[in-house]
Amino acid sequence: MPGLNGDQIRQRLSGARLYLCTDARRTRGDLAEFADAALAGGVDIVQLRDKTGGAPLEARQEIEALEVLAEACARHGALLSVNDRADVALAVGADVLHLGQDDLPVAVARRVLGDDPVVGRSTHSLEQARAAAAEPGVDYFCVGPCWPTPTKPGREAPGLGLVRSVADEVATVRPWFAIGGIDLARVPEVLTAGAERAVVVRAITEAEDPRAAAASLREALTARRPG
Ligand SMILES: Cc1ncc(COP(=O)(O)OP(=O)(O)O)c(N)n1
Ligand SMILES: Cc1nc(C(=O)O)sc1CCOP(=O)(O)O
Ligand SMILES: [Mg+2]
Repeated sequence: MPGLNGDQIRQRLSGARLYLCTDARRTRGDLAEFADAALAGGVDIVQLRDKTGGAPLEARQEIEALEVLAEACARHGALLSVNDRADVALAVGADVLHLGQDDLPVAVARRVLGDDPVVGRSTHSLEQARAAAAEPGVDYFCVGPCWPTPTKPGREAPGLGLVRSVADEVATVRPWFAIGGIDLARVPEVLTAGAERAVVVRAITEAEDPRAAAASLREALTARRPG
């Protein structure tokens, strides 16, 4: 099946509310089944991010897991995201490449990828968010961690104060997502702080029923902003 073009990817990104980062589920069940459940619940973007304990994924395992996720995303009309690696994103025809502050410069990633895939940036301060909102080649950015999280050990949390500042002070037409420690109970606070989109890991990967967890998060994110 041919992939989406840049306009189609950007259109889907702009409607996206719920972004999931998942490991390859090497030690806990079937990745395709998990991805189908999360996507059926309403996840818009799925990223493979396998950094939790043990040996890192080998290249072959990473590609295999991404191929599983690519098929699941195609079945559900969702976007496939690759973390950190422009070469891997190109190899699997990903829709999205996500880059942190210490990863590849965006201009270098664009040389590898061309214009079509969207590129996202992590930000942890107002200054970084302003830069991401203005940097050529960046399509969206993430703001966090909103709460300290074991999924990103050692990363100090700027908290919801940063989300409030970004919502109030960063002039951007680029979509942006709150990230870090977000679960269903915390979504109302995230919305009140001014975000409209969220990235989650454990709230879905550790849920007993990933479909129900994703559906509840999606519903909460699209509910009217509290207050
Ligand atoms: C969607 C999304 N947002 C943030 C991150 C974190 O990126 P980074 O700071 O580069 O940390 P690692 O995930 O690479 O450990 C992300 N991966 N995805
Ligand atoms: C991968 C990642 N990046 C962050 C950032 O702030 O850039 S926070 C984070 C982990 C989010 O995991 P959970 O939803 O389990 O708390
Ligand atoms: Mg990274």
